[in-house]
Amino acid sequence: MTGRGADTVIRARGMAMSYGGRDVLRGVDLDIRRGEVFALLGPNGAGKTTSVEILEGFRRRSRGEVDVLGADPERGDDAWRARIGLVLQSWRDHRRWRVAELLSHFATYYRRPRDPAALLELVGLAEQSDQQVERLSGGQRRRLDVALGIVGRPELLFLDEPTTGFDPRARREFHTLVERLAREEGVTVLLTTHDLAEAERLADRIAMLVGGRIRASGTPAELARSAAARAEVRWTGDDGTHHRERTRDPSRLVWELHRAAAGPIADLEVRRPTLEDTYLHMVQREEGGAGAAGSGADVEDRNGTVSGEVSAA
Ligand SMILES: Nc1ncnc2c1ncn2[C@@H]1O[C@H](COP(=O)(O)OP(=O)(O)OP(=O)(O)O)[C@@H](O)[C@H]1O
Repeated sequence: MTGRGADTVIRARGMAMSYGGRDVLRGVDLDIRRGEVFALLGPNGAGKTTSVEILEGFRRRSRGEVDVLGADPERGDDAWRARIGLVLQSWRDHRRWRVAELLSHFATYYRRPRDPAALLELVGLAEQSDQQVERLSGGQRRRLDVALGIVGRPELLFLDEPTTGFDPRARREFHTLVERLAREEGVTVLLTTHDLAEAERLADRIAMLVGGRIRASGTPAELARSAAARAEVRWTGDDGTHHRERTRDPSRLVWELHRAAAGPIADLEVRRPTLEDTYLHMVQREEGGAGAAGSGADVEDRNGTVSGEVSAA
């Protein structure tokens, strides 16, 4: 494949997938660099898992060129597979195993595995090491899935909705773990998630998969700042009414408010567009219907400004 840089770990061009004549992926292009955490976002049924499975070599694509760690995943051999970490729901087949036993067993498959005890510590399962897998809670099982995915020290880790079912503390610990893997060990991570805060926190870059194509990509800040969404300025008038206005130029609006006001402006607040604003805007536009993004969609109106009284937020 031409143009592939040495530090490109995943490259896809025109990756397409049809199930029974129904196009799910319509030509996806991806470039994921070594050591970055890359999040793939998209609504239910967008094709995120399909994309991940193609890149993992579990699913045969319909069309397009794909290169993962220098090989076509459809032809990846055992040596190639050993460089990749998958977070599968492996515990399903190993219910009666004890946690440490299972991890030690999986470690024997690899040439340079992590120490199982240290790994249990790392994923917060040290206390459960003698527990049978079937007795773990949902969140603990997911941690075990992650431990099994990284026991072989993969260069590239696929995490398909890894924190589903995690409580807030487990989620935070998991985020710390992913950050450590990426920053300290240089692991490349491809993550799918519906949690935009998770994507924003973890990802160096994000791609939004909607309607079978990547519709936007960039750093979380770039996407949040993209032309799709506008800042919102809120304030309370002298007569006590609440106002909000959306604008591309919040500092000008605030300046104008100050100029017009006799004194301080009550409850003045400037809210920059968030990643969620951009995401919902994109999904709503792509799916082409009002309401597609839900009533909370905070997206730009036709004229770019929304003004009016609102109830106090
Ligand atoms: N083996 C299959 N056979 C037929 N259709 C499939 C198959 N696997 C997935 N699909 C369909 O392809 C589309 C994309 O599914 P996929 O699981 O890749 O989406 P997703 O973005 O991961 O969704 P979610 O966010 O709900 O997990 C869906 O409409 C799904 O029903």
